[in-house]
Amino acid sequence: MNYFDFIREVPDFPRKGISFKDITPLLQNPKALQGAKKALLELLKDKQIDKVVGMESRGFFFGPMLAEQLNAGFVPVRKKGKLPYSTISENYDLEYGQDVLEIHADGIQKGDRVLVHDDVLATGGTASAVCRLIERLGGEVVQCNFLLELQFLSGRDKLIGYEVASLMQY
Ligand SMILES: O=P(O)(O)OC[C@H]1O[C@H](OP(=O)(O)OP(=O)(O)O)[C@H](O)[C@@H]1O
Ligand SMILES: Nc1ncnc2[nH]cnc12
Repeated sequence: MNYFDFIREVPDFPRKGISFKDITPLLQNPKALQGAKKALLELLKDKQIDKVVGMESRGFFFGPMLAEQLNAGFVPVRKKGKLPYSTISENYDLEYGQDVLEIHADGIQKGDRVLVHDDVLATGGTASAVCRLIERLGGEVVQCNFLLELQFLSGRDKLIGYEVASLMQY
């Protein structure tokens, strides 16, 4: 399946000069949705995983589906002030801004093998902040996987030392 057919490029969103990669056409199509889920699991090549960590908000679409398939738990990373219990936090920069991400302090146990999932790898600011959160709690990041990667923004440079995989590269 050519997943690129299901990505809509929206110019000047959310800011002038940004070409936004909209994954909602892929989510709306049952065959593309099932195919993309399967293909993301194949990127992982049967590695054993205890927790899938997905980041707000577009990491929440596939993250729980992957966790269910992997017999793993799902742990949300959210933007500041949204998680109700004790949290740890990291500041980060992304393609069009900066923010703070948080995870529940009991979301990861020491030694947990973790898959990090998000829809888009752009500058890598979001994913690298998530890896720092996981490691501060004693988890091991086994892979960071993404539906699509904007290679011209060199996100992998912020993820050196981690296994990084994506279904589509722009
Ligand atoms: O590699 P980076 O430059 O860090 O950018 C990637 C991040 O940007 C988008 O999220 P956004 O913060 O727009 O939030 P949303 O998922 O709630 O739309 C995307 O879903 C990734 O999480
Ligand atoms: N260009 C882009 N499209 C969609 N999500 C993004 N996150 C960061 N940059 C993005």
